[in-house]
Amino acid sequence: MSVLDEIIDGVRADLADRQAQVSIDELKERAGKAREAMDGVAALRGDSVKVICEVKRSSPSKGALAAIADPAGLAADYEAGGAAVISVLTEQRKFGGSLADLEAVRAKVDIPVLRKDFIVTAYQLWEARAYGADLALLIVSALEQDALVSLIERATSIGLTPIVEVHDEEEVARAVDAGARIIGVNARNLKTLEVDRGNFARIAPEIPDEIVKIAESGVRGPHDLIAYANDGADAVLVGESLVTGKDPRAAVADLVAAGAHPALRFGRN
Ligand SMILES: O=C(O)c1ccccc1NCC(=O)[C@H](O)[C@H](O)COP(=O)(O)O
Repeated sequence: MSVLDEIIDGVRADLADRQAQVSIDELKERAGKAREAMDGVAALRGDSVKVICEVKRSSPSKGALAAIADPAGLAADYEAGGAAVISVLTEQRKFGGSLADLEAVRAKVDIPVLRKDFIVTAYQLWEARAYGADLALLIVSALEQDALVSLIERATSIGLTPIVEVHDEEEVARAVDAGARIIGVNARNLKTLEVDRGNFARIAPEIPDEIVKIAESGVRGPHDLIAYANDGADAVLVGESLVTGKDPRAAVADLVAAGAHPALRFGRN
C-alpha cells in the first residue's frame, strides 16, 4: 500500500465519523452563511509570482515540523508578508490539521484560503465552504476520472476554486480534460514521498497557457521560487521552510519580493 493509499484510508474513516455526526444539509446551511468565496484564479494571476503559504504542523515525510498553537496568528504573519493565498492542511492523522484551523484562519485573514486535504467526496467540498474556504485541492492520483470531473464541477458550482494537483504528464492530460483552470504540479511523489524539484520543468510545458500553474513543494527560499518562475510557474506553494523558520513573515516577504522582480516578467503570461 502506498503512502497516499494509507492517508486516504484514514481520511475515509474520519470522514465516515463526521458524516455520522453532521448531515450534508447542515453543512449546506452553514455554507450559506459563510463569507462569500473569493476568486482563487484572480488571486493567483498577475505580473508577479504569487506565494501560497501553508499552515503545516507535521507530514508523513518529516514527522513533526512545528506545534503551531495559533494557526490564525501564523496566517496573519503570512498575510502581512504578502502571501496571496493561505493553505490550511485540514487532514488530522498525518498532518495534525483540522477544520477548526481552517475556520480560525478564515476569520483572521482577508485573502483567499485553500482547504488542503485529500478530498474524495462532495461532502468534503461542502465542509470546505462551510468552514470558509475559497479554494479546495483535488489530487488527480487520488481520484478516478469521473470523480475528478464531478468534484471540479461541484466545487465550482458552490463557489470554490479547485486547484487540481498532478505529478506527471498523464495526470496533466486528465486534469486538462476534466476542466481544470488551476493546476498544481507537486514535486513530491505522494506514493514514495521523494521530492524532485525538476518535475515542474518537465511537466509545465504540457499545461496550456491559459491555465494557472503552481509549483508545489520543496521551496527552501527565493532561489527555488526564481527557478520555478523561470520554468513558467505563476505561483509557488510553500509549507515546511516557512513553518520551521524563525521569522515566517520575513521569509514570506523575501519570497514575495523575489516573485515581483522585474526580470521574471519576461516571457510570463
Ligand atoms: O508533505 C508531505 O510529506 C506529504 C506527504 C504525502 C502527501 C502530501 C504531502 N504534503 C502535501 C504537500 O503537497 C505539501 O504540504 C505542500 O506542497 C508544501 O510542501 P513543502 O513546502 O515541501 O512542505
